[in-house]
Amino acid sequence: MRDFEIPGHLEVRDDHLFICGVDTVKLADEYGTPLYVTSEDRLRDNYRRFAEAFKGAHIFFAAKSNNSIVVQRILAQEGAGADAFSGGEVYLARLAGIPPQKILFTGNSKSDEELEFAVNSGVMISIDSHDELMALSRIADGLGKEVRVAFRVNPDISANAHPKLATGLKTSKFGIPRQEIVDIYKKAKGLPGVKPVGIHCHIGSQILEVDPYVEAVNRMMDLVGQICDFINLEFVDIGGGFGIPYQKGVRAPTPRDWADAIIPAFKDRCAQLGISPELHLEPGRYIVADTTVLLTRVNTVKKAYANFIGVDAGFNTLIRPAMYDAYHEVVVANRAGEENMGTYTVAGPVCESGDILARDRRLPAVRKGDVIALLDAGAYGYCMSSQYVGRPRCAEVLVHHGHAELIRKRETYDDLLHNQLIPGRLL
Ligand SMILES: Cc1ncc(COP(=O)(O)O)c(C=O)c1O
Ligand SMILES: N[C@@H](CCCC[NH3+])C(=O)O
Repeated sequence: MRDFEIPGHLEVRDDHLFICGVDTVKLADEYGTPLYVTSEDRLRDNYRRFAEAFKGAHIFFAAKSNNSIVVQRILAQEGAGADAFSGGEVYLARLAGIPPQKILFTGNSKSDEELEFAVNSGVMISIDSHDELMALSRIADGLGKEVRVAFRVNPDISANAHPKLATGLKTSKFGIPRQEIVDIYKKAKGLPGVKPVGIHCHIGSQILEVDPYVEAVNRMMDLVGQICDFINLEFVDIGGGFGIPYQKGVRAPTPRDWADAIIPAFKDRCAQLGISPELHLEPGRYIVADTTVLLTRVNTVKKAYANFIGVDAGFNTLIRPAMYDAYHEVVVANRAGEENMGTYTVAGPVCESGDILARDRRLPAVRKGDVIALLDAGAYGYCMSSQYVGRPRCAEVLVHHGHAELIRKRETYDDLLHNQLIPGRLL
């Protein structure tokens, strides 16, 4: 029996887990496993809930959290912009139909080729270093263009995030030290090819408190106060990082909670300065995480040091547990209404001891052939997957109003050879 609440788009019917009215056990049979299953309805709801709470602000979906062109297309229809972290993400966001003026190319180490591609694509760029400023000015000027830019500030803020997810600490690789920010805007003002129009920061991911954002707003507005004497800043971008409750008992602020803290702080400081820049936000995880379940089939159940359930998804499919000790709720999709009978550890098929998806979970009696669902797998799931140990990447399905559609084909063994070349002398 489940001992936790599952979000509204998930429900248990006749002992099976359903997503958006579709039986996940049938999906596993029909499309095979591992399988990412995303609810379009939940995706749209999440975006609308966030946008409604932050009415008037501009939402740039953090594309790194989910690289499905379909997900981005749906968000483009909802009016989202994109935070794109690479030339490839700029390319996909454009293909998804997001207008260039609503794309911010962020990133701490952009190649000249990526900068040129971004300039030609007409997107905005968040500059992460003095070197990048000089390169971009040269490239854009050489192309006869002027790019709208922001600078990424390292605000020196702790957001109590997992050490691998903290991005606003002064020791972080991201951003320009805040003490150097005013000077770099002065320098940019005199350079060809770049037009400073915004200021940007991002303090971390899976943040579960509102206070670090208020601190970030204040730090940013301290800088804006100095910059607005000589530059008219059109936007202040405070990044993403809005956490979700992956685990029972964890409390996460709602979009309304975040907005109630962030918007007044922002508006007060703007009013004091007599300016009215736009507020930009870059949520990734909040928009996509709970839209998706990862279905994986049980290959073997083994009683050893623990009761190991060997499944067909591992950290090659969902890396978050191995990389961040992340918690994902586990449901036995074909026994979702049965009593818990034992304590199990869910292990993947990768040749690494760290390939554990979930430890010591109370579950119904699990048998070979059962389907396990890992919840909240829509953020940093498929997009961080790999072919490690010769396992082709899995498929993705979208469900909408009770219907399922394949949105990414399962790779085959041939895909393991994709782009590999064998020198003739070895044939
Ligand atoms: C610049 C930037 N913006 C937004 C995000 C989105 O973060 P999250 O998915 O935690 O909302 C990230 C990732 O941490 C990021 O690096
Ligand atoms: N990949 C991380 C989030 C990183 C956010 C990008 N800076 C996760 O799975 O939680």
